[in-house]
Amino acid sequence: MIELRNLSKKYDHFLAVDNLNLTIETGEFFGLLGPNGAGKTTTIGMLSTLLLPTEGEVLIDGEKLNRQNNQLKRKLSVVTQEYSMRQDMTMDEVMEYQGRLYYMPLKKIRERSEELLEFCGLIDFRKRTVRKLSGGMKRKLMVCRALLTEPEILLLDEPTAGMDALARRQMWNLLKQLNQQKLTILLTTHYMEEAETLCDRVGFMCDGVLEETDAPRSMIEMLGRYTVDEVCPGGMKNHYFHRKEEAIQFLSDCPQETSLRSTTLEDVFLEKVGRQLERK
Ligand SMILES: Nc1ncnc2c1ncn2[C@@H]1O[C@H](COP(=O)(O)OP(=O)(O)OP(=O)(O)O)[C@@H](O)[C@H]1O
Repeated sequence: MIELRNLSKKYDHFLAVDNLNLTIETGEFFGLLGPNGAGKTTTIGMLSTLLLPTEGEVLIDGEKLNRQNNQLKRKLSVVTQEYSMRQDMTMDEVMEYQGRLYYMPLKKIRERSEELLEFCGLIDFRKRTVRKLSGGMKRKLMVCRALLTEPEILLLDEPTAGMDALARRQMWNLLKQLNQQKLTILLTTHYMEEAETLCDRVGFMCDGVLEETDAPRSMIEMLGRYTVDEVCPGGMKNHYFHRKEEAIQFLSDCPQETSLRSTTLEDVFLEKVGRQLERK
């Protein structure tokens, strides 16, 4: 279990994360969503101990996380936004280098690397250098590398940023399978469909403040399962309904061009966070 208690981070006088309180249960898949600059990466940074909180604390299974507690730190692995691998190393070398950093026996490194590269569909490319990998392959390799030390918690900062639709789906499948094997996952993303598909629960973050957390389905139900998009002179207007009959009634009464569809997490996000940003 991950507990963030009154967690804040200031960069000089700028408050990037403001009194964050959040509990993520063991085995949960949690998505942290928010616009650019909301404080998501800073939060991941504090969880991975790359950044020190200005105030508050992180507890892992009830134990306080700090840079000195190596045993506790090993429960966590992070996949950062930036590709952080030597370009001239092959996949095998990247994995071996990581294992050696953690003093793993070579036999264990080889066995586990093979298993992970196979699992991620990378085994045929194991002798290829990082320089020659596609963006999607690099991200998958970073996931493999993060899993080498058998962490219980995986922190992923925008794992599918810049990926094409197919590579993204492959990554989703991979993350789903890992979560099914009881890995706790905290992910940040700008892709609402990704969060809706993968996450048990999501949290909306804006200006360093965690506004709301709930299951995507519950958030959608709260707003209304059915959306009517109305084409207005000034742009598109959305209307939300709990009952399909009400939506159809609205649709047939409306003189403008309209269409009916299911409400998505993106609608919820735009209603809650988008409105706040518009008011600024
Ligand atoms: N090292 C730093 N020094 C000063 N300000 C920083 C630093 N790192 C981040 N910030 C600021 O803190 C705020 C939060 O940044 P952060 O990277 O955590 O946001 P984010 O939600 O991950 O954004 P994005 O979705 O664009 O990655 C931003 O205003 C950013 O400019």
